[in-house]
Amino acid sequence: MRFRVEGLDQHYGSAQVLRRVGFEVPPGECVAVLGRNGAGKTTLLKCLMGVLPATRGRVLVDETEITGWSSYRRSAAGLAYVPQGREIFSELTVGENIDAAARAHGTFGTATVEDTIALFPILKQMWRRPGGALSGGQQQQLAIARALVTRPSLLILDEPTEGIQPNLVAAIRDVLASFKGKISLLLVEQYLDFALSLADAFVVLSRGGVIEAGRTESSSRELLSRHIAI
Ligand SMILES: Nc1ncnc2c1ncn2[C@@H]1O[C@H](COP(=O)(O)OP(=O)(O)OP(=O)(O)O)[C@@H](O)[C@H]1O
Repeated sequence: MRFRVEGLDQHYGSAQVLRRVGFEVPPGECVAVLGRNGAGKTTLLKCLMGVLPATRGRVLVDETEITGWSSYRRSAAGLAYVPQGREIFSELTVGENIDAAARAHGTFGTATVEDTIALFPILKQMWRRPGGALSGGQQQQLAIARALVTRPSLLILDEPTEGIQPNLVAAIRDVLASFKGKISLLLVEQYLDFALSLADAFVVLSRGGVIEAGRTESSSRELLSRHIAI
């Protein structure tokens, strides 16, 4: 899937939060969206997923414009979203969280679900526990697994390392790295080393606008860290 954003604006009331944001995620690549707190990163992802309407601009999947589509329709078209804070169903068990996503996308009982669970052994162990009983890092793994069982073409993640212990950060990184070249990844991340270890390209947002963009291999870590310093 080639994912493209063109001239996206978003307002909260009279406050403009996104300004002419544009970038592309080529098939199988990982693009990191970097920026300070309040730069507009979460708002951007919500617009891309159809959780918030954009006030101007276009979102395209291959050559199909999806700007006005509902979240449900975007999800059916291959977009999956791991929101900040995970938003798992805390009253449902781990298994029920996974099964609900798989049933909604026609993958229930398929190898996709088996293969996904195999990536996160802890989820198998915790299968009958309520989602709310998991640690933050385990919930993050559940949220990623729940997105992956939908068999997405583009996985959108909002700060997957936030508040997570280092060994689980490494485990999550390895899982995401194993999907490179297979599905596209759009990653909002404040943890620069994590982002750079996965991203082929980056976009830096400041006050809702793109102030820097490029290929990761031809950019300096120092320049990027200056942009995302809090
Ligand atoms: N529901 C809302 N109503 C009004 N303003 C909002 C709302 N949500 C966010 N904002 C404002 O929009 C701007 C962008 O917020 P956003 O959460 O998208 O930034 P962010 O880059 O994701 O920051 P963080 O890293 O802190 O999550 C901020 O100034 C924020 O205060």
